[in-house]
Amino acid sequence: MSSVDTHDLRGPAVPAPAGRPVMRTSGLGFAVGGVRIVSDVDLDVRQGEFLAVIGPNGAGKTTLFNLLTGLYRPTSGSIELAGDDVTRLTPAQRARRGMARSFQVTSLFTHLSVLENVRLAARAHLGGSARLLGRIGRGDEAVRRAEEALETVGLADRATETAANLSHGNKRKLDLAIAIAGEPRVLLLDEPTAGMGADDLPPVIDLIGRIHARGTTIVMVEHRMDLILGLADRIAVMHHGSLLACDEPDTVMADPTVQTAYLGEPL
Ligand SMILES: Nc1ncnc2c1ncn2[C@@H]1O[C@H](COP(=O)(O)OP(=O)(O)OP(=O)(O)O)[C@@H](O)[C@H]1O
Repeated sequence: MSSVDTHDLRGPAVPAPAGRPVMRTSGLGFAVGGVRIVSDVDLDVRQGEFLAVIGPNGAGKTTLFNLLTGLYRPTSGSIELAGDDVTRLTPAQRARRGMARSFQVTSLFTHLSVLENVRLAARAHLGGSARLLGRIGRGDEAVRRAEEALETVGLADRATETAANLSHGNKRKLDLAIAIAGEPRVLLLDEPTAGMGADDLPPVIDLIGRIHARGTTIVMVEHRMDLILGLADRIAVMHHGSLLACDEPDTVMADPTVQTAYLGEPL
């Protein structure tokens, strides 16, 4: 635990973005038993950007992520998605409004084919019922989206395989394809490389970069600064539950308050 006092470190308010915010938090906070885990976070996510949320161990990154996706109910403040207040909405309701989160391999229909898994997600977002499988038609928009998503994640050649047969790594890719097939307003990723060996990191980082390059707005929580340099348009730094800085990577890296917050941690 760092002995640095958060209030000494907090810089000026995060400047309003020039682009249209796709997601915005105002005074967002979360407390448990009177202990504040996340305090007063004002964050704008711009259309099409890659925003990385970093911070040392215990900074509140995962808690912030859970607040954004709806797993936790904030004890103060609000969250907007495309201008609508979603603070009280469940994760499923937020998902329907275009907030996707990924690396939840458990949500796969393992008995269905890879393509069917993605097609159902695309169809659900297009307004069809995910329960009515129907026939796969060539002109079907859901199929088009599914195939494009599988192409993006590198699973196009596995489309007809049963999802259960995929390796764990490929199930993660399938899960990402499901997330992007719905063409989300924003894709939230919580430490997507956690638990991976060094050899597995470059392809995953490359894949996330490709998803961003196709126009998807991404918010990625990550402990390691080195993994997000080269990907992130802006970096938000959490420390002791507060937002310490939010700016372009060069500015954040040069910020002495950020350097101090990471004292003893690799930047
Ligand atoms: N439900 C909870 N009840 C009590 N304390 C909590 C709860 N959730 C998180 N905390 C504490 O709040 C702090 C922030 O936790 P959080 O997991 O959000 O940090 P983090 O930045 O994601 O850390 P890491 O990089 O280690 O995963 C930690 O000290 C954690 O122990």
